[in-house]
Amino acid sequence: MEAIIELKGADIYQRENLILKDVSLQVEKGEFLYIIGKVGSGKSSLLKTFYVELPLIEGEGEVVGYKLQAIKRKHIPLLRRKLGIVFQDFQLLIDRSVYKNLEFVLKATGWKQERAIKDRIREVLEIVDMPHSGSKMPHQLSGGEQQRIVIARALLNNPEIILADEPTGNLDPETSESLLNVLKAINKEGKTVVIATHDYPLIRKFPARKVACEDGGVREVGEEEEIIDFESLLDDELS
Ligand SMILES: Nc1ncnc2c1ncn2[C@@H]1O[C@H](COP(=O)(O)OP(=O)(O)OP(=O)(O)O)[C@@H](O)[C@H]1O
Repeated sequence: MEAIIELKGADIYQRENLILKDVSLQVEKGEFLYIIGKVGSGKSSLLKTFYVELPLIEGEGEVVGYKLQAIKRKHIPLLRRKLGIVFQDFQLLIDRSVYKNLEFVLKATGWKQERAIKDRIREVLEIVDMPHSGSKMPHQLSGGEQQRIVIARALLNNPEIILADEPTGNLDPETSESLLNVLKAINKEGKTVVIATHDYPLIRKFPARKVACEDGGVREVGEEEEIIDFESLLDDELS
């Protein structure tokens, strides 16, 4: 097995605040991994370390072959090109069609041939099961459909890893489930998928390896371990 993400003894800071201490984590190529944990526990910070939005100051790390400690500035875009990043709030450009959104990214990343651009856009829209959406404007799509387009956009440059930060955060359970089916299918085709989420019902439905951010660290969650969503228990209590 080959690690595609590796941290060893990493300390993760937001400014001067230590968020996660002594993190050691290995993600193998082709794995499907959940990062779980309460609000503010450091899930996003961990993902940001992978795409060097947060610098790795203490410890060692390697992502898609790039060493994170002391990574050269000019290498950061090269590393990021191997990652497809998906956030909770669908950030499509609202002034242009789905096709134009995708074309914009391809052109910005050096694609020039119209034919190749057209073919690639058709391919990624098929992968996310939205083959006829090219001419639609973002506001003509539901939240779940927009999120599929965001995933299509993340796939454009054939990244090795999909990193998703609360991708279902704004979606209802049924739409979330269909989005997870898309991510699972992408994983089945060989891409590594890492999802930060506290959508525990969804995790139960689509079981996979889990690591938890808690008490300022990251730990492996046992397969049989019951994950208890204290936040929603509290919500139930209050409602
Ligand atoms: N830009 C920042 N500057 C300083 N502190 C920050 C910054 N961003 C996040 N933090 C702090 O870092 C801690 C971890 O935040 P992070 O966003 O990684 O958590 P999270 O588990 O992803 O939470 P959520 O589920 O709300 O997204 C929090 O205490 C937060 O207040």
